[in-house]
Amino acid sequence: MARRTMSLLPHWSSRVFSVELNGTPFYFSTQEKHRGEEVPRVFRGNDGQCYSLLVCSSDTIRRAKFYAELKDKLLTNLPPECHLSPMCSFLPNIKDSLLKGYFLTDTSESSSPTERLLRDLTQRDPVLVCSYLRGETGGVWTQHLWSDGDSHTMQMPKDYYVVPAEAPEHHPSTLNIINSDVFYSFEEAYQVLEKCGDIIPEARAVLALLPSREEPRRKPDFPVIVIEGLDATGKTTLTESLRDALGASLLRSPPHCLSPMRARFDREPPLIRRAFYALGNYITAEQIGQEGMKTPVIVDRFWHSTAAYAIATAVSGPVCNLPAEGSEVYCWPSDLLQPSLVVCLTLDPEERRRRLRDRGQGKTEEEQELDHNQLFRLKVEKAYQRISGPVCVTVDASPPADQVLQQVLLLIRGKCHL
Ligand SMILES: Nc1ncnc2c1ncn2[C@@H]1O[C@H](COP(=O)(O)OP(=O)(O)OP(=O)(O)O)[C@@H](O)[C@H]1O
Ligand SMILES: Nc1ccn([C@@H]2O[C@H](COP(=O)(O)O)[C@@H](O)[C@H]2O)c(=O)n1
Repeated sequence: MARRTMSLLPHWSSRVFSVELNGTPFYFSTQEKHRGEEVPRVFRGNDGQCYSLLVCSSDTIRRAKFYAELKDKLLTNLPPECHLSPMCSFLPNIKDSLLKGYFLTDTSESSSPTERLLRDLTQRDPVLVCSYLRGETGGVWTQHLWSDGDSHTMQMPKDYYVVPAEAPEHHPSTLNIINSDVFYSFEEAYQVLEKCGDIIPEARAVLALLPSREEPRRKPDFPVIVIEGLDATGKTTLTESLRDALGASLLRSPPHCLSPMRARFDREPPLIRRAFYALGNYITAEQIGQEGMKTPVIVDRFWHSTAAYAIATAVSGPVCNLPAEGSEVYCWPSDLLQPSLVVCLTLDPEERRRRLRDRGQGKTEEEQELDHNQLFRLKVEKAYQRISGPVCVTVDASPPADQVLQQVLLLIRGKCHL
């Protein structure tokens, strides 16, 4: 812990902290010398004791696992007078600098039980704790970074004063997307599952199914058409009709061979879950390579789904927080087969809900989120549009199924010379 703390110290005063209250972020930073400015709202009119907890470990798997567990741990063990808000700390616009955690206010009579719990956490777990003290004149707050589990004998060289900070140009939740939420090569995703082998037996099973990377892949002789879109936009209906109409092979990502492991990875934190789906695309690509030598290939979901859902989940807040068009976050992995055409089905939200209701199937957590969270849906669609690489054409999927089929067949014949 001490080493972890020390490695952060050189950058400590450059770090910005963001606390989310009712979905709105408040930014503050710390300075060695107080400038006498008004403190951010999180510190105003609040008589409770405040703490920040930031998950911090150079072991990315441990960090991801612990962050996922931390909220439950806190909610189970903290006194009921404690309130948790999501928070993070980052170096403005610096990639990979994001630390995620929680801001805690404790209004209970005695802060001892909370401090005992936090002290235990700093001793056992990869977490940095800061406490905040109000100055005697009221408006001024100082931040104290705890040293190894001891809240009272802090080894910080100086007091750090809390001062308001400007919102950064790039939303903090975008800083760690690369290789935490989206993987841009086989190797990067592979390494994540390889490190999980000891704690997740299914990771080994996935690794055993992966294609070898030694031989260079030949481009398929026949066109490869990927059908994308949110759930219930009609991908299954359309892909099956296209298969029949074109005498094509129909594949999907994740491929069928990963079905037995999928539920397990859906329960894992984003780092591990997204690496699983990323690797699924490489298995599907291998299958495309084989089938595409014999017939046209239709693929139900591929890289667009992996990247767009991951980006939309990682980026909190409104659509404008997404990385701008042209960002490297939307790049196609250089080692992944590019389809000849991607067709992205869109549907009016009301019609999509009607189709979901009519289908009456159980929904995954993420699908329920899509249903309830219009913002998330908009972010997935926007990310879909921004992904670069193969030609991607958006098609309105609200007409009857046979009309959608005819429209997509026209597109395919025009773009793929079939
Ligand atoms: N063009 C259409 N008009 C009306 N209903 C449609 C149309 N296309 C599909 N449906 C119906 O909408 C429902 C969802 O379609 P489908 O299962 O093909 O979507 P999907 O995109 O594959 O969904 P998911 O990604 O969740 O598997 C089904 O009940 C299907 O019969
Ligand atoms: N290539 C893919 C395919 C899917 N996902 C993730 O799965 C969910 C949607 O899949 P459905 O089978 O329910 O349509 C969605 O949560 C995606 O995150 C993916 O990442 N990559």
